[in-house]
Amino acid sequence: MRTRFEERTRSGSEDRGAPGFRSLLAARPHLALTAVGLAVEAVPLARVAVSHGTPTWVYSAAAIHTRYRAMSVALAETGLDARIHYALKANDSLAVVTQLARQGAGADVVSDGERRIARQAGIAPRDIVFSGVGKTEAELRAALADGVGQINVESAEELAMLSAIARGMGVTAKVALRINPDVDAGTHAKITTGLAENKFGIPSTDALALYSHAAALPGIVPVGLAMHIGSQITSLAPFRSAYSLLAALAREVRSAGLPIALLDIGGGLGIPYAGEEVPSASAYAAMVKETLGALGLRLVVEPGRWIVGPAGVLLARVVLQKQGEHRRFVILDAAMNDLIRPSLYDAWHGILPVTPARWRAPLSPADVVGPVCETGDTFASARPLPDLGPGELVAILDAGAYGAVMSSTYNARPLAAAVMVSGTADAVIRPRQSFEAMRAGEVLPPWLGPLLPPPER
Ligand SMILES: Cc1ncc(COP(=O)(O)O)c(C=O)c1O
Ligand SMILES: N[C@@H](CCCC[NH3+])C(=O)O
Repeated sequence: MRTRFEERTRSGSEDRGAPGFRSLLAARPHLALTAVGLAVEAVPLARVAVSHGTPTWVYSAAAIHTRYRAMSVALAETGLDARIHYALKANDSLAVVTQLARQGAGADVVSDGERRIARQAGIAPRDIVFSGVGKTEAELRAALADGVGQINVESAEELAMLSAIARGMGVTAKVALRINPDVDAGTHAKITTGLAENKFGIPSTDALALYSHAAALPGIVPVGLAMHIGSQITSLAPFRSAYSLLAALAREVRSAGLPIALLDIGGGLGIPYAGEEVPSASAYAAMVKETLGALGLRLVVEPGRWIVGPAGVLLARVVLQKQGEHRRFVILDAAMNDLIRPSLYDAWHGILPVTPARWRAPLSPADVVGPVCETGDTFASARPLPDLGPGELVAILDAGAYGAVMSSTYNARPLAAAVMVSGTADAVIRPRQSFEAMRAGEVLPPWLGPLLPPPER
């Protein structure tokens, strides 16, 4: 059975219901079609391609700024004491995280690497939440040594491990217990996290006993409860069920005379990749207030995709257009190793031609693919597109979240460059990886001896 996420985002054999170029553009205020083609803010993508090559991630600083602000204003207007802890997993670029830190964001991190990036970006340890179902002892030690403000514990086993580490270090860990509410988030099966069968969190029926156990453990101070039910959630209903349960559990904790200061309500709010109706930040905030406001607790909110997803495009060049026996293939220089979402989740991403003339040309179905040796290396199937010959540029939309962070060097393809745009300015925030950097650290085992000089041609 297909989930609602798949029904809405799957490209299918004939991509008829796809929004047109103009409606995709209209919904993305940081993009514009100018006389010299598609632009991110006031920087033409053709110029980015000439200066920095392709494939390249291009992020709009204004879009990130506006979206962060929209979410924080929506929360503030409800009168809730809520703080955004940006989920670095969505996009851990130093430039992106630093911009958000300067806007006042805290961080949600899931590894020691992400914690270090948050720290480099100027986020104070007290403003960092450390989540994750399998934090290692070394990661927990490093977080405690740094003074991380909240550690979300996901099992009784992890609680015992953390208590032993903290006690040994002579410090106290501030802990939120992550509850698995067993709620169907209505999203893709691979990114739902709040079902009882998923690996995340502890069952709600164990919450009170474990909370009270935590309060008695050395080295642990329980400060609250946490939930995160999944990602790309496009309806408020699953959040409402989960947060209602969270409110009931918080009341139980209070009634038992245990201290509770905060609720971490996770991230997960979806974005309209294909013109779907999604709740606004204000509607989300109003629902949070309705379900949790009466408790008067501090709230931690962990959005990732909502803040940065729409703010980025993957700029790619057409290598060639190939007429197959049954289908037209537009083969790009970007591939599944760059943006894996379509291959992994059948995710639908808008694809816009960069050249203005192509916006007026007749459309016919094309499969947009990369050069990687896998049939799954497909960005779109039967997508209505104009003729796109060698050298044409296209922008793959909404690639700001779970794009560059999920890239690999599969097929020995170096990581793409990343550029940030602000108004008329553009700056490289990650240079294209060189062959040498991609292979750095590769050595032979001693029994193969030294690398021989390459044979004569
Ligand atoms: C614990 C936690 N918080 C926050 C997020 C961010 O999710 P999203 O990007 O959907 O807002 C995730 C990823 O789904 C997560 O696992
Ligand atoms: N990687 C997923 C989101 C996972 C969220 C992680 N908790 C995506 O691209 O949609």
